[in-house]
Amino acid sequence: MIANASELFEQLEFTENPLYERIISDLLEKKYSVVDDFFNADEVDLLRSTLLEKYEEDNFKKAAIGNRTNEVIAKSVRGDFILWINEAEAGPAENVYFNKINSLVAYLNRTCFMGILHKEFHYAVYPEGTFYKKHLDTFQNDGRRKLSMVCYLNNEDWKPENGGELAIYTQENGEEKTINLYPFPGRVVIFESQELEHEVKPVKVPRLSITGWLKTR
Ligand SMILES: O=C(O)CCC(=O)C(=O)O
Ligand SMILES: [Fe+2]
Repeated sequence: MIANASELFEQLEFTENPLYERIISDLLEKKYSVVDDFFNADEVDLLRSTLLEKYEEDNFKKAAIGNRTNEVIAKSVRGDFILWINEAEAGPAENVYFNKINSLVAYLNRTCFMGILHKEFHYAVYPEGTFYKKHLDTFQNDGRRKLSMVCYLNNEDWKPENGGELAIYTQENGEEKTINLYPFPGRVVIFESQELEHEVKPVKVPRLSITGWLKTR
């Protein structure tokens, strides 16, 4: 079948994207990448107010561990509340979100043959005093999870005394290393789901985010 004109142009006109190239080289080099201002202040505002609206409507569930048939709510492991996002029912905020994610996914598939065919994302709220103990994102028995992505949605700049760091445990030259990342608004952290253990340190003020996974078939 002959592709329509816009598809054809898309295939011919490939422009290198410096940000995506940086993410790719970070992932190859250290298995994670941190992008500040992946979403700008207006986009964060829109996403945060949408999250809060849904949170106030009481749509969120206590997050569980395990997969859907093997779900346990373990408060000693994680204390966040989540709401899965259905892309087919995306509103204006989720459209902003998925437009950016889909553009990154298309680039990864095109330049690195990553074969990302599925995505799953949820909003998350960590109320005061909650955390998520050290884990690997594939303990949900889902080997298709390739990349984990977290995007932070708090409104003011996050202060160190708020806690809630994402701690990533990694190896550098054979030595254990912990990378502590504060959940600054608009920041996105991407890492290899099957490779890097990580945890969310206890939070002192509510911590808002979208977490998701890019999956192979
Ligand atoms: O919110 C974060 O920084 C990480 C969340 C996480 O590890 C998860 O939901 O699996
Ligand atoms: Fe995780």
